[in-house]
Amino acid sequence: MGDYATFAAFVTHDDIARVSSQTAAPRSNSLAGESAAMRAFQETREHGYDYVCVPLTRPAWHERWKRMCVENAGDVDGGGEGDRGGFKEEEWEGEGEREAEGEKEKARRDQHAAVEAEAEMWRKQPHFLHDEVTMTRLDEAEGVIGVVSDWLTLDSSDDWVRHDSEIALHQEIAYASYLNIQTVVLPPPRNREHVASYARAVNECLKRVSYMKFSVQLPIYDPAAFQQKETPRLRSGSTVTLASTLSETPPSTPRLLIPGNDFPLRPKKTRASERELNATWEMWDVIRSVCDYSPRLTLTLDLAPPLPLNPTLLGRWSAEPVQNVLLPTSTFIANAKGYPVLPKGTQTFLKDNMKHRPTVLLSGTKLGLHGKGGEAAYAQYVRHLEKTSPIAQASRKAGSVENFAQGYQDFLQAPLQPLMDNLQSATYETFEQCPVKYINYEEAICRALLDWPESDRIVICVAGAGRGPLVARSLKAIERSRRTAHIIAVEKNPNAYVTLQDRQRREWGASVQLVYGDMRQITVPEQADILVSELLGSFGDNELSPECLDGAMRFLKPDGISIPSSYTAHLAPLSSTKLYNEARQGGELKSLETPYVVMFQNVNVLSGNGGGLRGKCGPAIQECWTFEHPRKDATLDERGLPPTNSHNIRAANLSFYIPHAGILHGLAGYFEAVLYGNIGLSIHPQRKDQISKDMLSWFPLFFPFKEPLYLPSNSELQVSIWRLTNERQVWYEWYAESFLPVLNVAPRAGDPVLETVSASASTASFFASPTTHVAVPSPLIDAIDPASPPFFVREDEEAAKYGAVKVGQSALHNAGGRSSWIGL
Ligand SMILES: C[S@@+](CC[C@H](N)C(=O)[O-])C[C@H]1O[C@@H](n2cnc3c(N)ncnc32)[C@H](O)[C@@H]1O
Repeated sequence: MGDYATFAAFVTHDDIARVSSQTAAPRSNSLAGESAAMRAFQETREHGYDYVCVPLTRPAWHERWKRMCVENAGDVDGGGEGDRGGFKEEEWEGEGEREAEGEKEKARRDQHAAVEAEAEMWRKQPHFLHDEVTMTRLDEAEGVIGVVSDWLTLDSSDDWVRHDSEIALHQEIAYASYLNIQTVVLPPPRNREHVASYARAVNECLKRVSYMKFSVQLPIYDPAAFQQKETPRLRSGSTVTLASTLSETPPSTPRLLIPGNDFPLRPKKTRASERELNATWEMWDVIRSVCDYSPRLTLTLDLAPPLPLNPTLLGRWSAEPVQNVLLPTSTFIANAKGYPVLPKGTQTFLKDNMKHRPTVLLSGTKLGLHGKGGEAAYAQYVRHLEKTSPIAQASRKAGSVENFAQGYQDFLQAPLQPLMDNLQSATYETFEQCPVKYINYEEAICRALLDWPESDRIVICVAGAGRGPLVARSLKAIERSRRTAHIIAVEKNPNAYVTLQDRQRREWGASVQLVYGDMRQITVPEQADILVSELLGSFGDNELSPECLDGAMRFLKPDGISIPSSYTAHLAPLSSTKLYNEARQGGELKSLETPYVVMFQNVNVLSGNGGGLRGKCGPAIQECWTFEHPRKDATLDERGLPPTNSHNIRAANLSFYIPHAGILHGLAGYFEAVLYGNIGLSIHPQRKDQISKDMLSWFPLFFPFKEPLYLPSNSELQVSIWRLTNERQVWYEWYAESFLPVLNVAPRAGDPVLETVSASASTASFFASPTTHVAVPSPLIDAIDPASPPFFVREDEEAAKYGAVKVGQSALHNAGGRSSWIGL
């Protein structure tokens, strides 16, 4: 359990200078002894910080770079068009003056050439001078998070600035690597148009330094950042290194603090549009995609902008690799007593993101912006948020899933195959730790017994008894219901069967009869009134409960009760960088076409409730299919078994509404089972707490996608999933397509016929009818949108204004069960 957050504080050049001036001895240059930087870092660590965050370079480097790469850039003639074609009439001057001008011009040209030569030398062999870097020694850099110069503009619209920024970036990274720095924070991308160039440069860094982690600083949203055309850093006299800005003004994203910069410390608006909120995330998506989802590429989320309270909009960051959160003290507000606290939206977001185990980067703690609490108050307050975060509270609670499953979060496990394999005793023991499942089973059996007509001999058959917990619960239910009943326990695992024999001798006696063998083949001494089984997987049917119970139904009287009586598989589209990276780790197709059992943590369900713009989508989490027992439509052979497994194939075609842009990395699979009456089991995220709160037995299933699929805001996702079978195996195949609703354009008179009968036009003209809202079946409409039933009532005229264009699709996954299947 322990702490979720680690802490780092920014140390500025001013901090180092202050420490240096306090000590007379100029030891900072010596290789032995403590330097001023080390003492400044040590002083910070003594306030309880795990790391210090330090700018790699000093203002002198920025000055040199500007002189070489910006101020000397441009036309060597130093002027506009007019200078090039000789002198104009009105510029005629005397001979002497002309000569003096010529001298000046020559000197200027020589100076330009000299600086250009210096710049070319630097481009050829980039290197720092001593006073241009913050740290010079290996021991200074221990426990340091390096901050790359904020003024580097890797996505500048100016080709040369971009080019020279990239050289300077590699120079800084090479130097950080020389000092063995493990993590560097990169300046935020600022220009959507050229973000691919930024991404390419970062990818190059990842290739060049194979151990280092690169963390892209990014505001959650920043409307103003996208209005900025070119960087104000080019103005002379602006000093924009992180350290200098931190020492002068309340620190925030360094970009927001550039003196003379046009954009404000905080955006004025407190509400941002969907487009604005998407913008920074979209840039991140470009960067990590170009960098091929490198696990060494992470995010430093800048929480300076005021955050909206809408959690669904911010949920997307849950699916991203947030390594650091940046909290400038200027983000804090004072509470009634004058202590620093965070605004509500930021509090909620930070608490939710404790699950990432972030490093909280605090800047400006020494500035004394808040009346009370001093320097330590900020970290203390964040610790308080950590303790009251949902993840910390849940993991402290004994018996909660989070407490039980420490260390299993986002860990991909192959689902069990209890039919093909014989489970180990330790695996049964883990199952048996979940009280909720067994309590609900006991309750269901008890109610079924009470509902069963009085008889002096009721037979309960436990099919797949394992080590016997459901036998024990059946005995308790018999006792509670005061019925007379006898139990038959069937098990095919020869090893677990020994445990059953042991328990029968020691605990159960003659009230329990044991039968060894596969329920699909054996016979039992007598038919049962109640058949109890637990052969369920995370997706309901994925451990072949339907196939096993087909065999066991022979043991059940025609009017007998099956517990469970049904189970339903559910699906939702999921985004998770972590899970995607885990699934493709092996580098084989197989691993990206296998469903996994996972306790989800850093994930985001992309779908929303509501029908979407066209009113055609279902809820956020949707039902795929259901299996019922006993089967109502059974065709059986002379042995009482189904002749084929065809009746157990299933298919679902689901339409999800995607309110906010996101990346689809896979599908989340859940199940819900009806045991008896209204007693059930559920891992459906929105229903589990009402049905089987704190049940530990099942984590959800994750169906990965081979390639991430971008889903725009307000789009629709159609997911197709199949349960398929042959004589030996059962497997799933899955596939997805995405559509973007577009406003229909009403056909104009005289438009060519082919255009006017397009699906959208015909839909529009039909729904525009003022007299009826019932659609006539149209092969065209149905062909375009297979999710629509041929007849439906459209209540929302708004929705009818939309058609849809296809924007993407996935591959068909696990075709023919080539990568994953469950053996019969
Ligand atoms: C998920 S475990 C449940 C065990 C136990 N009932 C419990 O709830 O802890 C399923 C059990 O069913 C057994 N099983 C699976 N398929 C079977 C089959 N076709 N015939 C007999 N037993 C089977 C497995 O060996 C395993 O012991």
